[in-house]
Amino acid sequence: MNVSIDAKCITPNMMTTTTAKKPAKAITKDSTADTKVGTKIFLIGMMGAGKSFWAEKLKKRFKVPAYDLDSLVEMMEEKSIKEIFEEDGEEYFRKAEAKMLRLFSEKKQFIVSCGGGTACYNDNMKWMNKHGITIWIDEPVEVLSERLSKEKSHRPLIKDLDDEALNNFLSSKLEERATFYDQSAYRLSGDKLSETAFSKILAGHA
Ligand SMILES: Nc1ncnc2c1ncn2[C@@H]1O[C@H](COP(=O)(O)OP(=O)(O)OP(=O)(O)O)[C@@H](O)[C@H]1O
Ligand SMILES: O=C(O)C1=C[C@@H](O)[C@@H](O)[C@H](O)C1
Ligand SMILES: [Mg+2]
Repeated sequence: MNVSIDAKCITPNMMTTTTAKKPAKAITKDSTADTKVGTKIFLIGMMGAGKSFWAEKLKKRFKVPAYDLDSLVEMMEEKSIKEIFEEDGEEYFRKAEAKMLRLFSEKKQFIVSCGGGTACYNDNMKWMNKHGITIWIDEPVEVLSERLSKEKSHRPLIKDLDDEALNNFLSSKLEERATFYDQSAYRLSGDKLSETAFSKILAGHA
């Protein structure tokens, strides 16, 4: 199946960390829910950080189309992420993900919730920084573990892990990936991770 992000079949409704030392970049302007947003946002960070969760929230608040990269890949491949990993392998998934990401060069306004690994493969971080604003949603491993222990089955990298193994996996993955996430334009964590903080960033780029 050929998927275009402009195709009618993919609507904005199809929506489907940390520790690092980088401070959130300066947020200067104030904003309201009525802020006119003319911008291109990529939400990055570990699985379970809340990229899809926040994209859905921000879509409603700012009336900006939101897209979930994992869901778009699933539609393009007509398989679940789990099936793609099992049948085609992770490398195939990473290529499909990078290809789908690049379709956003044609779009004027969007919020994309990336997959957890998107930032770390195929020069995607460089590409996203060139074509939009990257925001790292940075939740601590304890929060990720707690959330993901209930939602493992459709996440192939963690589906067979018990709670202790999940915790260890997340800690080492985060350490490995932080260098990519750290290339983001903004990082939101702790009490900076709020709708107000997102608003300020979006307003600053309106
Ligand atoms: N700030 C939050 N408050 C409450 N629940 C949250 C919050 N952020 C995320 N969640 C919940 O945690 C779970 C994981 O969040 P979500 O699916 O958005 O993560 P993700 O970053 O998109 O992960 P993935 O990389 O696997 O796609 C979901 O059930 C979501 O509703
Ligand atoms: O962290 C990861 O590598 C992944 C996160 C998910 O969003 C999916 O993209 C997939 O399960 C891989
Ligand atoms: Mg997601």
